[in-house]
Amino acid sequence: MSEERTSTAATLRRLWPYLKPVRTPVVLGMVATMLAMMCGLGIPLITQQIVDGPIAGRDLDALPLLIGVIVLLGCAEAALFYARRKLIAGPASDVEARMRAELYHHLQDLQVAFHDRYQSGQLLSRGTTDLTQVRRFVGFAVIFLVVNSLVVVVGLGVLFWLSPVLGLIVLASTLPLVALSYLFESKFKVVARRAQDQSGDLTTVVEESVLGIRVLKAFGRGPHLTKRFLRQARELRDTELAKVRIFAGLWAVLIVLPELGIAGQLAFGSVGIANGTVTVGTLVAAVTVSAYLRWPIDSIGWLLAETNSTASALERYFEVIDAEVTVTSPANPRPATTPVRGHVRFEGVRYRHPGSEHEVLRGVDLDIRPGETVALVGATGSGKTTVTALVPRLADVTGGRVTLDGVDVRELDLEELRRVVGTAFEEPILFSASVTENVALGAKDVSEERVREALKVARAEEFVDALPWGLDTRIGEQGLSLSGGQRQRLALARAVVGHPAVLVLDDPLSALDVHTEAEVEAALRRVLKGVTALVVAHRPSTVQLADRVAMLVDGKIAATGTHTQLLADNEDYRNLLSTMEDEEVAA
Ligand SMILES: Nc1ncnc2c1ncn2[C@@H]1O[C@H](COP(=O)(O)OP(=O)(O)OP(=O)(O)O)[C@@H](O)[C@H]1O
Repeated sequence: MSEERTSTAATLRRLWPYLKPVRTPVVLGMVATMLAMMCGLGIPLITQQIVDGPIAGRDLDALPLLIGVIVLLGCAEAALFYARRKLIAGPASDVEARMRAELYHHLQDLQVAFHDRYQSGQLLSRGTTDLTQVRRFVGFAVIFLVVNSLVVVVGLGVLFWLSPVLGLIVLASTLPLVALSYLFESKFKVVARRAQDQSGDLTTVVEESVLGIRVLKAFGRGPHLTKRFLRQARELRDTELAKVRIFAGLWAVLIVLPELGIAGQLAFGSVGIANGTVTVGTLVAAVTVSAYLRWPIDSIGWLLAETNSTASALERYFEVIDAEVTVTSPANPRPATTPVRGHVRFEGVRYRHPGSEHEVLRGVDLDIRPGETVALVGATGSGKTTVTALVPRLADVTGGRVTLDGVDVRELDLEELRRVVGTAFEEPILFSASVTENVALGAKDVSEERVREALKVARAEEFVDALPWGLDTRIGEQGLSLSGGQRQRLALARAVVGHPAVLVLDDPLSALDVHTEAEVEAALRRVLKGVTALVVAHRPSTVQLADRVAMLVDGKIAATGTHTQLLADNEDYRNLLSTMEDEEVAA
């Protein structure tokens, strides 16, 4: 239990660097809240003066002044609470925005292998729900946790000053709460974390079903996924109910103890009045102070729950922030040759996915000469995509090296490397943006002319011009839907827009129909002439584009040669090609 406690405190402490820049308004907000609560606490003391003075003595001369003080205290209390909101709202949102920005930047820096491991819904909920929880904590919970604890201490002090016996009664009814809160915190923390994780899982299901709506509809699997969604939603509901049950237990005690305290005060106070040891004003003031302390005492359980939920939210946030970026630019990068010749070599390259026992690549040797196009073929799952990922360092080799003009790609500046190497993936991803923005993603600061030129190369200019707003047409999610071939051509335009010296393409023809394929193929031939290219080939037509073919078998390059040579000499190649042809026909 103590370990959990330390970890809650330690996690919350990590919030400090984000709070530091806004500490002044936060502290001022805390002071304003404290003063507001003190004003409220002052009112029962004036009530005591009124009961024991003007009321008991039936002399109303002092009444206007005392009533005036009560009105003043009430107004000051309201003004100070207003000031708290004004002071805190901005800084709390600032903390949330800064943390969200840091998370986004870090997610951009993290290697693809990290993203493979995390469900996108989990990352989404960390960047949204969890950080909203942090904002609520900074703007409200942390302030009232400090202020209300102080108010309880001051209130108890006032009660002792009014009457030690009455003070003792309230203290006795408050102390068990401390022990109870201690127990509550450790129980609640576990359930709070579970609820946040389940909420992330649920976000993933919603996200995946929206993105995969076509597949679900086509296969009639909507009801199946709905069942899964409902099961997970029920699990989350059960966890939320478990939270409520734990909280309800604490809440019941929080309600009953102060009531018992007030009952005790009334009993002992009435006896005191009869004995003449307590005045009526003192009893009225003590009961009013105790009633005033109800919210600070009651709120402590809820505030502890908020604190625990925040600690869990922070824990989830820091899990991502603490993930190490392993693919980074070297401290002292070596300059690339100018101009880049584009000589790419794989030297004994090995690769194992993080956390996997199995080595996908087990000593790949491949020399791609400047200006040459090499098609990479191999069975499904043989590691072709993995080979291409190693050139722009979407992943780093786990053995051997990949060189560009004789320099290990890991020794080059990462940004420069990715400028030199253009990439297009088998699945052409488009973003919710205009055609220009989507293509311009391929390089920094490209002009509209360059975008047009790239579209021309990818034979996409014609269909883009026919779009309702031409280059400005919004495409991607929530935009105009494009055909597979059109998307593939835009992805190609994106790959070539920066005039890269090396192109790495994961079968750009796989989504194209025969007519479009011929068009893109012709365009590709032109593009490939000036550059070094490694093209994964899933179909024989892609192979025809290459000067040479390399065959990947069992994590190694088993054979290289021209398509004609391999077709004549290599039986495995012939078999592979006929499988590719069969798959193409089946597709
Ligand atoms: N994140 C991962 N963790 C563990 N193994 C992985 C991961 N990603 C891919 N693999 C495995 O690595 C192997 C190589 O995958 P890769 O996508 O490179 O093959 P490929 O030859 O491009 O396949 P295809 O022709 O079907 O596109 C496969 O067996 C795959 O299951």
